[in-house]
Amino acid sequence: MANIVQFENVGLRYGTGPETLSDVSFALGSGAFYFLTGASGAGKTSLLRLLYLAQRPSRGIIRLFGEDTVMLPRDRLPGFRRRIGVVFQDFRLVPHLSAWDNVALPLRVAGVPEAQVEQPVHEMLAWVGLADRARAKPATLSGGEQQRVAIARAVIGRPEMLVADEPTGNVDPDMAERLLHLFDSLNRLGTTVVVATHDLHLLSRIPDAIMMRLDKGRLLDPTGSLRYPPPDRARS
Ligand SMILES: Nc1ncnc2c1ncn2[C@@H]1O[C@H](COP(=O)(O)OP(=O)(O)OP(=O)(O)O)[C@@H](O)[C@H]1O
Repeated sequence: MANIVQFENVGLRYGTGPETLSDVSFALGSGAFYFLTGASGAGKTSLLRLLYLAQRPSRGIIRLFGEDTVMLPRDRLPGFRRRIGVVFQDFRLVPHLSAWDNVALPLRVAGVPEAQVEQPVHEMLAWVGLADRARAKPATLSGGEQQRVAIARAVIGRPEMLVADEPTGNVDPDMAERLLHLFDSLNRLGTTVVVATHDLHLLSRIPDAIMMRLDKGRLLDPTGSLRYPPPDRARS
């Protein structure tokens, strides 16, 4: 299994504070499913922000899709980001656009002809159970509904990698299960999936997912000692 991501001794420091992430090294295999866990403040969101290139590390090397991204010129960032679907913890829906138009956004930005936008948006909204809320603006949706729009938007372009920060934090257990099933289906089609979560119940739902655990900015192995997570457990 080829690696889609490689972190080597990555450190992240905000301003002049202590390091939020220290000596983080791991590889993500293309097509695998990863859960990132850790206590509140352990650095999960920070690590994901490095992954989807919203943040540059203070030190270390980050390779994405086979290229060193740390020195990547700014004008190449959008091309990389288009290959990654992101579900933000705070959703980040465009407030003046309807649920439909938020979900359509990645396809329109990618220049997909309008005639080919309708069907996938319709299917995606139905899949997350929001077909009847298609015309609603984000402010009129509940937190869980906004989260589902954010998920539909992140996966509609069939990204090579999906990065989701607490994607089931605002939904009931049935919907959490359904959303996880959506991630699993996407993963089985070849998308590498990284889900940060506090929800330990979710972890058992994808038995062959690989666990990554952060503790105070450092990666632990499943026994609790410091180690790289195993990169070689491809899904069959
Ligand atoms: N922009 C920032 N500026 C300064 N400090 C930050 C910034 N973002 C995060 N931090 C700090 O970095 C640490 C890790 O935060 P992060 O959000 O990555 O943790 P987390 O594991 O995702 O937490 P949670 O589960 O509560 O979302 C925290 O101490 C946080 O206060």
